[in-house]
Amino acid sequence: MSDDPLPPSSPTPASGRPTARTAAVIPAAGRGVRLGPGAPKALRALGGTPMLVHAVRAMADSRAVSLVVVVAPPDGAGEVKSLLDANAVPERTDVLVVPGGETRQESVKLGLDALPPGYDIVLVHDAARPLVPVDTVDAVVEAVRDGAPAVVPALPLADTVKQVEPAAAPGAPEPVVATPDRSLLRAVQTPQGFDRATLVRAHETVTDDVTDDASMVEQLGLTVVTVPGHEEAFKVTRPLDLVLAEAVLARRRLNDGF
Ligand SMILES: Nc1ccn([C@@H]2O[C@H](COP(=O)(O)OP(=O)(O)OP(=O)(O)O)[C@@H](O)[C@H]2O)c(=O)n1
Ligand SMILES: C[C@](O)(CO)[C@H](O)COP(=O)(O)O
Repeated sequence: MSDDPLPPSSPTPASGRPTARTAAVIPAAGRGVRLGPGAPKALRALGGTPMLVHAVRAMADSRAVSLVVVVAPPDGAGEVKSLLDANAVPERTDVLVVPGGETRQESVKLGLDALPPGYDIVLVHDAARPLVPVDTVDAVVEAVRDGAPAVVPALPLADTVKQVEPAAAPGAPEPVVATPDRSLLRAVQTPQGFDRATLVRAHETVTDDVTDDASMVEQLGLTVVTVPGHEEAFKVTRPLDLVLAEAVLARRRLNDGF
């Protein structure tokens, strides 16, 4: 929990200014092909606890978030419900589970469709980013509360990036065509935060394949803004990421004294 947490989503804040209620949608329906064979990625253990449970707790740790909608593997919603019943999340947070779709985009849309009325801010957070710190979550919510229609946590790039001509055959050399100015590029993470009406409109309007929700809002012609991301919000994608995630968790547990 942050030292100076955001006030809970509530219609009666001390300031008198209505505070929009915030829900988080967690797409968790992916298979995790790049992680290698095994259970769906969100259900794989990290420090003995499924990655999805870490991700749900990461959202629920923010006092701003009062509902979490988990988008489960299409045939695994029952299993995910039981899993979440058996693993504590703070009582002030409600949890809903719905089945997901074939793509991340479809899964997010199914999560959005299941959102009850009364939540005006929506976070979309990958189950595959189980270790995002609460301060990052709070910074995203705060920027949306301050009026941004779409907010992404972002980090500068450590590597030089090349644009290439795609290889003629797998493994063949790829001609480099450009070296973009790295200082203008950012790697973006989740949770991405949205004014709900904007995110719903984006999902109803944009039909291109995209890799994140903010790019759908960009396609509506609206401005997406960044807040500082966090190294520990990295996405568990390949086997080495799991090794790093275990190390980060072990360090946290050592620091917390258990
Ligand atoms: N049909 C899908 C595909 C992905 N996701 C979710 O989107 C997030 C980001 O996706 P990624 O890390 O690419 O996960 P996978 O699609 O599972 O990975 P891979 O491409 O290696 O199979 C994950 O939390 C994943 O569960 C989803 O809800 N529904
Ligand atoms: C949403 C995301 O995590 C932002 O970095 C990313 O775009 C997901 O991409 P993936 O292709 O599903 O790994």
